[in-house]
Amino acid sequence: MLNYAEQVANDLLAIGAVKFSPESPFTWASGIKSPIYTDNRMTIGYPKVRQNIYKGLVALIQESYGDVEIIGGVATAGIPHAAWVSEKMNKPMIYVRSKPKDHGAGRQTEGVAVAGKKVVLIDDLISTGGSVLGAVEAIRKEGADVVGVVSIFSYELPEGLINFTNAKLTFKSLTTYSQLIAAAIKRGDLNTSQVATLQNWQQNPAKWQI
Ligand SMILES: O=P(O)(O)OC[C@H]1O[C@H](OP(=O)(O)OP(=O)(O)O)[C@H](O)[C@@H]1O
Ligand SMILES: O=C(O)c1cc(=O)[nH]c(=O)[nH]1
Repeated sequence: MLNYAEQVANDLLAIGAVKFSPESPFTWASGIKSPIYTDNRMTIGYPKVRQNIYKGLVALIQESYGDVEIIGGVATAGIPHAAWVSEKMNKPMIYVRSKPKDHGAGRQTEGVAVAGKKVVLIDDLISTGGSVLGAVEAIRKEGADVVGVVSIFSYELPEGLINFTNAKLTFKSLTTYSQLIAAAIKRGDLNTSQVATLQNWQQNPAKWQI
């Protein structure tokens, strides 16, 4: 039987969520230019795929952050997965906007009050960690005890690891860049030169050139 890491990596590849375009690189939320883009938003369109994801995320949370009291989604791509996980775990849910709403109640966090509660945040993916750590900062200001972060996918970038260390937080990901590349090679999706490009880029995204 496949484990979640292999299953989810294969699912992402099978639905076409992983795009490879070294000649015309993608620009990420952080400004990083990348030859690869993983569109986890597509997973919500595939019931079997999203079920594998929430089952895997629940298992990760129970294993690593078993005392969690509230499940949080990071806007926007983390929200649907947080909804399925919180439903499965029968826990309250919140979601965290990238900035406070500029009208209405002006809230950044929606759902229940987080003060004094143990919270796990879910983002769909971690690149630099900037988005989820922004959400961590926002709910810490509201008094949350953030016990950890989980994601569907992580690029395993050195910058992301440093940012989590600085935030004194751990994260667990269902699948990772190296597992995704291994699955793509196994499927015959990448040739040797494409694999080399992807490995070179990951070693130093800021300095990467085609
Ligand atoms: O680790 P980081 O460097 O922050 O990058 C990862 C973030 O980037 C993407 O969000 P995006 O800003 O594209 O917004 P969306 O979720 O609203 O689509 C993704 O969904 C993560 O939240
Ligand atoms: O860092 C990002 O912005 C990012 C990378 C990626 O592969 N996919 C995505 O949706 N966002």
